Amino acid sequence: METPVKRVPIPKNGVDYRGKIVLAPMVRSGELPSRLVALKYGADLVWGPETIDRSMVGTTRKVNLDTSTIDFTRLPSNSSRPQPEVQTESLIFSTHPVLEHRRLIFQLGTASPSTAVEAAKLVARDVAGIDVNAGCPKSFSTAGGMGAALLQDPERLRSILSALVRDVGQVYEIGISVKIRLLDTLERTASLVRTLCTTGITGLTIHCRTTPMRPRERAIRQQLQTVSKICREAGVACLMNGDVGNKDEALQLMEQYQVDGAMIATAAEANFSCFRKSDEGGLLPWKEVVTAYVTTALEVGNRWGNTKFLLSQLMPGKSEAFQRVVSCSTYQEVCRALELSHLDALAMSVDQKLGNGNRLTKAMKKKMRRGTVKAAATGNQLQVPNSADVRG
Ligand SMILES: Cc1cc2nc3c(=O)[nH]c(=O)nc-3n(C[C@H](O)[C@H](O)[C@H](O)COP(=O)(O)O)c2cc1C
Repeated sequence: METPVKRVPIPKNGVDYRGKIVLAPMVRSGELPSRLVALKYGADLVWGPETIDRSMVGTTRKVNLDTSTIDFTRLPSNSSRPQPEVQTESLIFSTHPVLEHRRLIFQLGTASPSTAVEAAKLVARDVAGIDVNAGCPKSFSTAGGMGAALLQDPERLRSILSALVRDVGQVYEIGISVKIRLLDTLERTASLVRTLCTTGITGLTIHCRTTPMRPRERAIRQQLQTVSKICREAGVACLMNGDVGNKDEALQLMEQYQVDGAMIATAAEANFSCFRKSDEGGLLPWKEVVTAYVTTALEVGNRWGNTKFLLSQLMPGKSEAFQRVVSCSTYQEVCRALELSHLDALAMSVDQKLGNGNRLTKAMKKKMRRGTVKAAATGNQLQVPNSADVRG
């Protein structure tokens, strides 16, 4: 029998998660240009990367007229180490108010209701929703009581969500949601979901893996229908996540498991055009996606290190073009390597503004340590051995 449809009212400035296929929150891979390209290819909503509440508190909101973005920046926090005389501000979060309007969900890493509220209030006017990360298994998150640690402390998670609903969701009329993982039994997952659905949230994403599961292990979907049914009875939209490869598959899985929406991470990180349905042309060749990505990254003045990391995700490691890109240390060099001469002038001005030079990105350093990319004899130039697939 069909579960009766009840709906938590959608806040005036929020969004209805039903029927949506969305870009997952991804640290590094979900920065502004990634989100804009995902939207361009048809993502209905985009989640920002997890931002820790304490790093958000103390930021200043600035309108950046060069890039038409709203930037939240701060000076590095006080540390016992001596600080340089001239300190540069760090960019903590950035949004494009026109292109992301009513389609951006800001994800918080938090373990405290009051700090979560303080951080969320800073961005509340610029986003359509605030999501709480209750699934990150990494020790930097769980050690502070955040991420997956919240799954073991439902009372704390409940109080965080209730505080956000009352002090942010209702005040700014935006949605509050949560992203969780499966617990080890259906009973425990169901009990947690029931508790969370009493807080006034409008959406819940279930990542269909348990906390100890590695990303390469197949997602398990046996608990999905129960979770979705509990959400539906409470009027909360339920999004599924885990091994959803593209929009066609998302639509089929939503039907099969009776969930309201689907969230895509790894497949999007590899090719943002996974949000195109097959009758819209489906997946595009990497060159087209990379061109769109570089263009967008330049338009919003994205940090070079982040752009270079994304290129290593979006390009096939064996391609000749990637081997040329690996040795680039500026946008101008990348435009040359990818034969994007129409972007030369823009690349030059962005390089100048960002002070891009001959630096190694963290991703390249990691690959060097793994031995898949070897440093050439001269300076920071990198060479990829011909046979190596640097995507691992
Ligand atoms: C590079 C990367 C960064 C991620 N960062 C976050 C994050 O900031 N917050 C979060 O809730 N999940 C994060 N995740 C988990 C994804 O949102 C998603 O739950 C997971 O990858 C499963 O989806 P998939 O099977 O489509 O990859 C990240 C995943 C990847 C691959």
